[in-house]
Amino acid sequence: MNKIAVSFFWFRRDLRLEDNIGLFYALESKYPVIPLFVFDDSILDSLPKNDARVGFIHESLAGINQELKAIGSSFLIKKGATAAVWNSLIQEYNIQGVFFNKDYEPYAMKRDQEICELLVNENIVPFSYKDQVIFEEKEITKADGLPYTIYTPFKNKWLEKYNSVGTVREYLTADKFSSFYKSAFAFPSLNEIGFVENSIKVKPYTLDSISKYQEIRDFPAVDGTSYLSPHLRFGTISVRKMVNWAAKTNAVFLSELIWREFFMQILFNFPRELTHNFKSAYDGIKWRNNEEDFKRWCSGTTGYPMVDAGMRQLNETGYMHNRVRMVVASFLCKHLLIQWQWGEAYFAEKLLDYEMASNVGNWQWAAGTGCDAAPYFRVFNPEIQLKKFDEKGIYIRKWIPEFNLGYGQPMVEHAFARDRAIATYKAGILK
Ligand SMILES: Cc1cc2nc3c(=O)[nH]c(=O)nc-3n(C[C@H](O)[C@H](O)[C@H](O)COP(=O)(O)OP(=O)(O)OC[C@H]3O[C@@H](n4cnc5c(N)ncnc54)[C@H](O)[C@@H]3O)c2cc1C
Repeated sequence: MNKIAVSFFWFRRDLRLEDNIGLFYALESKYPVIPLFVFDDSILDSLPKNDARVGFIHESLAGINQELKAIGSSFLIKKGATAAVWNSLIQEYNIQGVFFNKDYEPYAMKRDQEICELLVNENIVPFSYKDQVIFEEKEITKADGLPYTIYTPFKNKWLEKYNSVGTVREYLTADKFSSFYKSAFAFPSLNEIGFVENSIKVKPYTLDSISKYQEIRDFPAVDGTSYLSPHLRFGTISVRKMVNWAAKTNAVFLSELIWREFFMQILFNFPRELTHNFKSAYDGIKWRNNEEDFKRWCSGTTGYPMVDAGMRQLNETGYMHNRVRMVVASFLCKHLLIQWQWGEAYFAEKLLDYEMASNVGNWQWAAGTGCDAAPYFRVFNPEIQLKKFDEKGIYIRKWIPEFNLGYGQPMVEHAFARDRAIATYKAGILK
């Protein structure tokens, strides 16, 4: 039997049809394009059955599928071990090319290398593209070619390079949709993938307040940020579009998008930081790692309203305001002397916008162990943070309904914890 000659576009962290580079080039290839998504067992097996991020992926794919159906095409959704899925697709189709956008996380890079080898062995050409970032891997380096480990010079070089281009090109695909393969593949329900709905949902992003971003972004009671993070994480919005918009609109907001790329190139160039202190001089710190203390932190019952409100916001919504993330992370590492990896893992489990590079980078920043980190002797005072950023207690009352009735005793006194943290860090930092 003659197999149909097709190309594949393999969606992963780029769940959109619009301004998607790999998809653009797939649609330009001369073969009909099958849009594919694989629910990868080796990722899904470790997640709870009601993981809200899987729900978001499913919902985003369903939205794209509607668009595809309107043009006589449909998503091919598979579930299983990625290599097994590709082996069976190779049997079924005459594959002329496989297009995808690069992913820079260690697991994804290893998986992609294995799949590329598998394809090449079958004489199928894989085509990969930079889509998730403006500048990737080693595109922004110091004069000696080494990666930057300090944010400000990285940002300056990033801006210099971006400004030399003007705006980055956006890859419009709409006029190429006739190149999608005509099909009516069955679209599985969430249950058929082995998951169930969660009441926690990703919010739509908003750019309404960005003109005042620098004035309001630090106040957790105000809706002053964009809520872009899960959309950038799963690619439901194009980073090129956002950066081009931010460059014309607000420099402070743009610099936050550059932080994202800074941490991505750090993880790419220094993958050891995923599990180890970036600064190995900090390896001698004697963490207390008290499990009961950790439980109180996780459940938002430390007695510090700002910490508790933040943890409850996270547990109830899968989101926490950035200012509060900084406070709870500092509290865990410094007040409680629990190593950053515990907090990082808890955030990874709960955050809708969990993104490995940003999470590890920011946790190491808070712990003081990171490449361009908060100094070890800077210990946020959660009470002062509350006075500065939630003076009227609007945020804390939202997440701690019992707050008015008189709030519990702090689990550890601030001045004591601060002195203990500084002494422990000092003793542990190898000279
Ligand atoms: C301990 C800790 C852990 C974090 N973990 C994550 C994570 O897993 N995933 C994640 O996307 N962000 C993480 N952040 C960064 C930041 O808190 C979130 O990106 C931000 O709160 C998301 O809300 P927003 O989209 O409304 O942000 P906005 O203020 O509107 O910022 C716009 C975008 O800029 C980027 N950005 C902003 N701040 C940072 C930052 N400090 N580092 C990297 N990128 C940034 C994000 O892509 C964000 O969506 C973490 C911060 C801390 C302190």
